[in-house]
Amino acid sequence: MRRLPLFVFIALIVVLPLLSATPEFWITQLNYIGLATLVVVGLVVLTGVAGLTSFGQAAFVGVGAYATAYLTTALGWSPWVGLLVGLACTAAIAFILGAITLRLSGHYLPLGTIAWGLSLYYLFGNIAAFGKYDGIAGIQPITLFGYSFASGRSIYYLIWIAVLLAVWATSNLLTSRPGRAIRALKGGAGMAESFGVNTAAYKTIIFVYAALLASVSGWLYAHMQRAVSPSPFGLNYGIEYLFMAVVGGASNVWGALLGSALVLIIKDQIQSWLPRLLDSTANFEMIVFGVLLVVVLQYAPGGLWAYVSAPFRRGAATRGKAVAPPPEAPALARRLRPEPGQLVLEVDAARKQFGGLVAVNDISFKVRAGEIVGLIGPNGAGKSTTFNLITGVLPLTGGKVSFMGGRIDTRRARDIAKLGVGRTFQHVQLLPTMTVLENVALGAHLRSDVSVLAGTLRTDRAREARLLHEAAVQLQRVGLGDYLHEQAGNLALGQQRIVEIARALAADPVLLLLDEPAAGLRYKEKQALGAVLKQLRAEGMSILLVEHDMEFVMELTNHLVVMDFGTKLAEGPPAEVQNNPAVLEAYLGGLDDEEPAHA
Ligand SMILES: Nc1ncnc2c1ncn2[C@@H]1O[C@H](COP(=O)(O)OP(=O)(O)OP(=O)(O)O)[C@@H](O)[C@H]1O
Repeated sequence: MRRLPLFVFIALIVVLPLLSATPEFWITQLNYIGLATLVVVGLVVLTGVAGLTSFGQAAFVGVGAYATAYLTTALGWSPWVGLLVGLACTAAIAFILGAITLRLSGHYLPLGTIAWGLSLYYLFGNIAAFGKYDGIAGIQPITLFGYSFASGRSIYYLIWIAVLLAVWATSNLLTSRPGRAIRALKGGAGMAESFGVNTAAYKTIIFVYAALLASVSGWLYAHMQRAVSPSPFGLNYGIEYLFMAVVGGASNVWGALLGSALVLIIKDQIQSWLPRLLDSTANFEMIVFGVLLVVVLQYAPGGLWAYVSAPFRRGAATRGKAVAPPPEAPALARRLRPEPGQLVLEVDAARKQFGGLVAVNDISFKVRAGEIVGLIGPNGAGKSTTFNLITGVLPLTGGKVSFMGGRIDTRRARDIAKLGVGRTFQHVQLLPTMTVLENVALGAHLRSDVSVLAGTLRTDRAREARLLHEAAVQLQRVGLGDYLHEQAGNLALGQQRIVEIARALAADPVLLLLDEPAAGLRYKEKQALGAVLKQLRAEGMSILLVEHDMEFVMELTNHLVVMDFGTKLAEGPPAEVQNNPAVLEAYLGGLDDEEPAHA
């Protein structure tokens, strides 16, 4: 949200309860909207941004609520201790549940969240100390320095301070180094890991983060209602929170507020108007509500926040803020480079079998510092598989791969990236809704150490500025300096390939693996790309290049390795290889005896 609308919104939130004309009902409604927003902000990170669908958030609200309810009623402890214990219990439970369920993929993950959502609900209802299904009553209000937050109008401020803090912290997180890694989770673990992102750790962190926000909501709820019972923490509420996230716009924190407000207000209005319209007290409201939801999902699948925020975004673009490059910042530290000619990569009898298919058949070759090696061959020859063996995406069936003298074939993709191996992908793997600059900054993930806490508290700004500056420098280097703030998905395919090269360069690699970088480029763009690669080689970079454009390959490479059906056909300088009869046979299906070889 831009500054002015944000200030107006905060001013409204502050002033509303102070006006005696504000009906009590509005305050109650706003309290519930605030409580739901806290939960839904967590879901925005978890589901909207990272793509991990959870139906079980209501159960974490329950953990926060029951912890404080029990401690304050049975043991007479302060609600503030109840909050801390509730958060600790939630973190522990979420960590354990996350460790079990986050390994699941596809539709098994949402099913897993339903399973533990139900389990916790029944647990609350069956513990005698928690009053079974009757719950716990007589919870004391929250007090601070003698001030009691007993009335709806007073706890309102606590709730909305919590909401604004959650929105602020989450917005900070999502625009930081760890935030980019979290956003990359949706693009598939393989891409993120190849830039050093520990995807399993980030999944667990955001799972716990979302659960903690739900727990705070539960704490506030328990002290607002002064009673808890299992029903508000059941699966139907878990589903409702997810609806709120989707209706508002699951990828934006302000969408959480919009979605919560819309769902709660519409539900309430339907409940009060429908019986009058239909002249019946039968429970039709859920049907009408369901139909409305389907309509929203049909016509605004990205949520309604995009429509609400569109005028502000246009305003920012016309003021020029959205096109300025990031400010200058000290350059990031660079790794030591090998001497020209030093052995960088050694692939030694690498083998990969997929069942009975030998995709890579005992392939050996070397890449030295300051050299561009071309890996060529017809479709299905095994080039991309060889790339995946080198970068740790696929395990070898046999042979070994060494980088800078050490074996890397037993290492994970993110550890190989850390050593200085950068790559692009045959099928472009950018995050389309992130800007070009942010996509490239993700490449520099390992060159900074900003933690989730630092990102959330916004103490990372100096380090973030260095990352963004580095990303901008790399984009200018590859000729995309005019597209820094463009959404990556809006670029032409050829340009997206160049963005991938800039992203790989942002990692400060020693070895660059480029998978068909010239595919989809126009002649002039190819020439510009060739110039960039030559410049990189002159700076001592080693490049392994898979490419089908033979003119591009012949012009650029020092050495060629030719594959066919997984086997190495030939190897040597380009001029030599292009006259090799076996290579011509593989590419052209054989030559006429009369035809000169150079044809
Ligand atoms: N995960 C996989 N499971 C089974 N077979 C695979 C897998 N990945 C690749 N293959 C097979 O391995 C062979 C080599 O594929 P690869 O993608 O490495 O070839 P390529 O030389 O990169 O081809 P192209 O130029 O078309 O990209 C192909 O027959 C392909 O079908």
